[in-house]
Amino acid sequence: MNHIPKKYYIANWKTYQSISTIKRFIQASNQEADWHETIINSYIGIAASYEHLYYLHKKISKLAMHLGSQDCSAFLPGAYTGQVSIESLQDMNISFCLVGHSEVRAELGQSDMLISSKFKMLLAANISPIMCIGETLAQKNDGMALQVLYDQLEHILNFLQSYTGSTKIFIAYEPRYCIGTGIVPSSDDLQKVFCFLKSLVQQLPIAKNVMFLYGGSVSSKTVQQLHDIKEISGFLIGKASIDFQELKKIVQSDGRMV
Ligand SMILES: O=C(CO)COP(=O)(O)O
Repeated sequence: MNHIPKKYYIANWKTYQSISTIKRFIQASNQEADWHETIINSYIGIAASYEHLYYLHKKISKLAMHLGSQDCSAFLPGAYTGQVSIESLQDMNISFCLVGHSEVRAELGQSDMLISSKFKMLLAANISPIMCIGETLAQKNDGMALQVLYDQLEHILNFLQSYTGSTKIFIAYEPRYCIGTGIVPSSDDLQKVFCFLKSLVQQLPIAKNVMFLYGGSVSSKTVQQLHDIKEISGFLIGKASIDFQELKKIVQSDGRMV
């Protein structure tokens, strides 16, 4: 039997959406009679802003999509003003949560240590963490890309040496210079990075539950070349994912999967 691997398409809506644009997205999806056919063998997730999770969690199963968060608190519920605890995210039935997105690292100054705490707490709650890593252009040009990626992963790799749970784990490689720029790395660069990442996880007890995603300027125009990298199990899609038709084209782009 021909086993077709599942492909993951995770929409990171950042703060692009409002309730009215989300309603338009849902209306557009309702008008697509072939949507359910399109997504056979695909997992479609939406990483929404906190304030939209409650609205979306009531709609998401009809959309045949999964719901996730863009971040979470590293604290248990308590006196933590402005934080959103994993427990409250569980009330929204989220399936996954981004951690360490480069925008969060850059704008909120989150450390690798803090990010790894969130990662562990998500696993304890059976929510799939999507661990985002990526180098800057200067780091790439200095030949430091793989070292930077390793440093960002080190805490969680140490933790995963003794983790035996069955929750799926995602590592999303998002080079900083590719986010929102229309640039995607060359196939050679991607091959090098994903082979390196795979080599880091292959000795872990849960290696088979670790999926690799690529993010950074994924669109219906760029996605075709990305399908050729066999280590990539799916995509983390920013701006292009807020338009339902564009998201659909991206999902349909991998003719082998539908
Ligand atoms: O940051 C990203 C996904 O997490 C990528 O954003 P863009 O797809 O808009 O480049």
